[in-house]
Amino acid sequence: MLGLPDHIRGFLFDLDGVLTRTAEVHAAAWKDMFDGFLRAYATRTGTEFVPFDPVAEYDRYVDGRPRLDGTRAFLESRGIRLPEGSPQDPPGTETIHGLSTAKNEIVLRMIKERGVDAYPGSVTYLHRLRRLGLPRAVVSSSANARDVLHAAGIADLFEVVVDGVVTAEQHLAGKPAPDTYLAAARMLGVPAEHAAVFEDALAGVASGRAGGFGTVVGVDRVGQADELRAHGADIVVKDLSELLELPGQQGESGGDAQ
Ligand SMILES: O=P(O)(O)OC[C@H]1O[C@@H](O)[C@H](O)[C@@H](O)[C@@H]1O
Repeated sequence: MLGLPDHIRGFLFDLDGVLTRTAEVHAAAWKDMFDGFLRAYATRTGTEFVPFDPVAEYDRYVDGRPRLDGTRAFLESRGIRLPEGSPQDPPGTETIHGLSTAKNEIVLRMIKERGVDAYPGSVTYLHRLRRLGLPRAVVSSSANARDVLHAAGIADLFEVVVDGVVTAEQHLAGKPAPDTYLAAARMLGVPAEHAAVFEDALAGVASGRAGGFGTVVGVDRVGQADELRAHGADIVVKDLSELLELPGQQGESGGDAQ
């Protein structure tokens, strides 16, 4: 079915980096926030300022995880412990919440300035699925996922959205735990073994693997195919359009309905 094994009949998509060109915006916002904090921390403690690496450290500690978990995981990797604080902490307060809120203000400003682009290959793939009547969900750690879906003009292509807001409301464990993907599969009425997970983040493919999903598709936008496979991807593509180019797809497609 559309480049995937025949038993797949439910489709679960991560958002940032899979459907929209927003993973790089998140990475830039994280760098802006962490570098501001790390510079001040280095001055105060008389230690060397080592900037946040928006590729290696972003992929390893931040990408795909809920916001607070990303802040915690990166600081822990640098041996820095901060108090949790609370959602009321002003942006930039040296707490997990305060730094996370600062990052959110930066990413929202960047998204507003730059706008949001959907990947054309992903949009074509979604239209094909919709035409075939196959159920589709977005599973994102981002609390801004609904706004991003609307800004990209693709919100109406999904029956189910499990985002950072739903994750918090339903007390679900965030990626790399499988809970958010399993919740979305349940809402679509598709057993995990008959569902495919599409992910660009290492934490995300790990989540698909842990959930026992039928297929985990790694979407490699940044040249980390081997890491995606090592963390749980069954197949890796650079773009979803590759799945439509596989032999045997023409008969199903009937052209691009966009
Ligand atoms: O801070 P938000 O918008 O709630 O998003 C949380 C995370 O959402 C994920 O989709 C992104 O890959 C991460 O970069 C981001 O940090």
